[in-house]
Amino acid sequence: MSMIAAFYDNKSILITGATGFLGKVLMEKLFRTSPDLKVIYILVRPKAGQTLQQRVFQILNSKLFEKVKEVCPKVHEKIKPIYADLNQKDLAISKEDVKELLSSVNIIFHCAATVRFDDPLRHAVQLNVTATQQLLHIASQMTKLEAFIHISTAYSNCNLKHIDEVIYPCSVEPKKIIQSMEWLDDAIIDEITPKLIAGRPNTYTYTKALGEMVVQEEGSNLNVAIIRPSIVGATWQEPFPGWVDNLNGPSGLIVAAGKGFLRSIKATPMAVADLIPVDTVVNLTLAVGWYTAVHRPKPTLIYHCTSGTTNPCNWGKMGLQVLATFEKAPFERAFRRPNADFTTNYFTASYWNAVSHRAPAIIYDFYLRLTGREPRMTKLMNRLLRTISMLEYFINRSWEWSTYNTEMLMSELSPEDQRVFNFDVSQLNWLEYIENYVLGVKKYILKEDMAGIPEAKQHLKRLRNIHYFFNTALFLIIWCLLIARSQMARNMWFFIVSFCYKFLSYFRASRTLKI
Ligand SMILES: CCCCCCCCCCCCCCCCCCCCCC(=O)SCCNC(=O)CCNC(=O)[C@H](O)C(C)(C)COP(=O)(O)OP(=O)(O)OC[C@H]1O[C@@H](n2cnc3c(N)ncnc32)[C@H](O)[C@@H]1OP(=O)(O)O
Ligand SMILES: NC(=O)C1=CN([C@@H]2O[C@H](COP(=O)(O)OP(=O)(O)OC[C@H]3O[C@@H](n4cnc5c(N)ncnc54)[C@H](OP(=O)(O)O)[C@@H]3O)[C@@H](O)[C@H]2O)C=CC1
Repeated sequence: MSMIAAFYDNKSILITGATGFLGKVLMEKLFRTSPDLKVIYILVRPKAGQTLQQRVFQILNSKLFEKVKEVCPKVHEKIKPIYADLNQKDLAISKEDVKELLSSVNIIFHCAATVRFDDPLRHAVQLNVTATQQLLHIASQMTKLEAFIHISTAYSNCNLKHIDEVIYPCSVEPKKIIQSMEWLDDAIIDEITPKLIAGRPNTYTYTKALGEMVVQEEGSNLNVAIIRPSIVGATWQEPFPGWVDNLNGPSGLIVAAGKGFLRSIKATPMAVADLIPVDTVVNLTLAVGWYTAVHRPKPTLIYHCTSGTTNPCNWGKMGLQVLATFEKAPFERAFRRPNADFTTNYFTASYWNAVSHRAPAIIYDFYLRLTGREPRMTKLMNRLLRTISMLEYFINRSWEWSTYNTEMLMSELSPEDQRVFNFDVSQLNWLEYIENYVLGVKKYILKEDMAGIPEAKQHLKRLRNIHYFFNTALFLIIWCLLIARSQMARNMWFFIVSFCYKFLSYFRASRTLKI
């Protein structure tokens, strides 16, 4: 019997960010392994014209939850959506709902965040710092609370090369940052942002670091723990391999590469690709919830959930395996044939951007205009290149994260818990994982049917022929222009033609002799 699974039986659990990538997998695993849990409260906001109930219904009816429905048929009754908006004061939770949460919640998993790299500091502080502070304030009044688990990121201190499982203080205290956001205007905030984030590439990593400080300071009277995952990717094993449903991290780039939009990237092939499967993060999170509630470790423990120390993979290897999977199962209606050129040189990268990305987009838009359609490729390409420029920081560096606490926790688990809540990535086979990841992107993000693979392969063949035809035509045009203008080019051309002629004559003569 799993001790961790039994621990969550009969518990009331509060999850923020349950509609996100990590939150959904966390809920799924909880329901599947502890179907006798009492209730899961989730803080949700209405979105894209959907009410809270509709959002929950959509999640529960997705493929991710198929197994849950078998194990826990009453799952609909055990999930309670609570209206909340982390952008608003006191999270906009109604008084009645707060009252219910205060009297019943046993465990909190705080996953909600803005993960955008381009968020203005004010918004990122509101979501990742102020909302965390307000949630801690509510948590501190909960009478039955046993543990508060905060999800941060391994990159909260990406300004350092070696990162230990400790909190590194930021130069300005979070409280002061929160206060200053109340009276500073946007223009001034934009001006001071680069100075505040000092050494970090974006407001996301900075505000996640501030969020950790808030958890440490304001959660001192609670049982808190912080989990720092690296780049969270598709599921490795559970509930099935390759599940992914958003475009963050590598997923968006896999789409862009598979569809032939992205063919080269400024990335260091030998840099560690510190991916971590989402189900591994969830297993660690649930184990940490149990350990924090039962053992109440002091001081606050931080757990790194990374792969680079135990089982490193690099971007070069990942790129090759992604391409190999495209060969087996290409994405449908690709714009160009997939390719993955990794370059570390700024000038080579700019050259390939112009030749492989911008030029084809301009030509395609020209074709769209000629055929009376609205041009869109240049706009899409600009957006993609902007996205790439924001990810470049992470694919040209390697970090080392110590994992003492994570290893300690593993040693505390029973053999059964080590199996059910496995977070040992040394067992992960990267080639298999990446292949399943790419197939998952095809199936669950692009919603492409595997039956369409032969047609997709045919399409790629057509693209290859167009590519050869286009290159030959381009070469001939340039060459003819050169011949018209340069004596040297003309001489070279005559030399090559006469050389080919002589070679063919020799070849023909030797064949005649043989006969
Ligand atoms: C040569 C090729 C090689 C190929 C081989 C390929 C594999 C090998 C290489 C792999 C290298 C992996 C590197 C990962 C590094 C991650 C490091 C993370 C470290 C920290 C980890 C964390 O701790 S934290 C979580 C990470 N946090 C994010 O990862 C958010 C980032 N991201 C944004 O911060 C915003 O994304 C940003 C960018 C502002 C744009 O913002 P933006 O406004 O321009 O665009 P949006 O994202 O809003 O998307 C607007 C609309 O475009 C749609 N769309 C978006 N991408 C699309 C796409 N690729 N194809 C089709 N459609 C797409 C989308 O569905 C929207 O559609 P709609 O408008 O209809 O809703
Ligand atoms: N994905 C990754 O690679 C990594 C993620 N992390 C961390 O893991 C956690 C979860 O990330 P992930 O699941 O990938 O992110 P997602 O963007 O998929 O999910 C974010 C969640 O936060 C919710 N949220 C955002 N804004 C608000 C708001 N104003 N009010 C209420 N809810 C809100 C979203 O709700 P809604 O659906 O309504 O938008 C969603 O449920 C985050 O803390 C992130 O920092 C850490 C390392 C890597």
